[in-house]
Amino acid sequence: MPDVASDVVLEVRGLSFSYEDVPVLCDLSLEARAGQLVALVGDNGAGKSTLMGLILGSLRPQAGSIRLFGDDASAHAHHADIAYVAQDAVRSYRHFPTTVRELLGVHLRHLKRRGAADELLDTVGLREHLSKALSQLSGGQLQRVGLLLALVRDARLILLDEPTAAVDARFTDELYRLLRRLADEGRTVVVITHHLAEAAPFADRAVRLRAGACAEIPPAQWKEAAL
Ligand SMILES: Nc1ncnc2c1ncn2[C@@H]1O[C@H](COP(=O)(O)OP(=O)(O)OP(=O)(O)O)[C@@H](O)[C@H]1O
Repeated sequence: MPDVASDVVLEVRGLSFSYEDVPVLCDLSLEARAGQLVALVGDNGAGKSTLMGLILGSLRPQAGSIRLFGDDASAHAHHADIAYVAQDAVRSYRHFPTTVRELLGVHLRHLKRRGAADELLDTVGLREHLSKALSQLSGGQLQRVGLLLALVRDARLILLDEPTAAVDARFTDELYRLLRRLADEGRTVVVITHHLAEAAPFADRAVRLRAGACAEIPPAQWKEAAL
């Protein structure tokens, strides 16, 4: 019989977190398994980015636990297994005097990967912009650079914080198709989004964060639940 528990890549149990005396997450539980694409939706301020910080270990839970690949997240034991696309991706270093090619080269050398980027460059639509400086790129193109740098890690768990905020409808569709493919290959994808309708055709599960609690949204309600 398959070991179902070993399939669980992300496991959050009874998680609570407050900034000083402002409670943000309260007794939150959720899990994501290998091969799943999970959409995490919630209004502004519902705690989605805070939850990402807790999963990534930059914040510590005040109660409850977060396990990644079976280990406590605070052990930082799985850096190489996790890719994270932040909300503002590489925007903060857009003024660095570097091109997309140079930036990608640094990452590939660091990861000791070769030739892995070709298909991804096409997928994220950046091949024709390789020689451009980051300062010459639009917000949406910078978002794609952030996604590219995350995907070259070839991680088993991919976390994305509003990856479609600055990109057009066509790229949004391509992005979700790619994320679906990555999940079908056995990876786990967790996407924070305000637009459940965009993610719905591709997601296995949708979870809504609201006032510190979280609830599974049944597929029949995915259309109405879109924020
Ligand atoms: N460093 C901080 N110190 C104090 N309060 C914070 C801090 N970061 C976030 N908050 C508060 O915690 C709550 C949750 O914020 P968070 O950024 O996690 O929400 P979110 O769901 O990601 O919101 P959005 O959709 O607007 O990105 C908000 O009320 C926010 O004001």
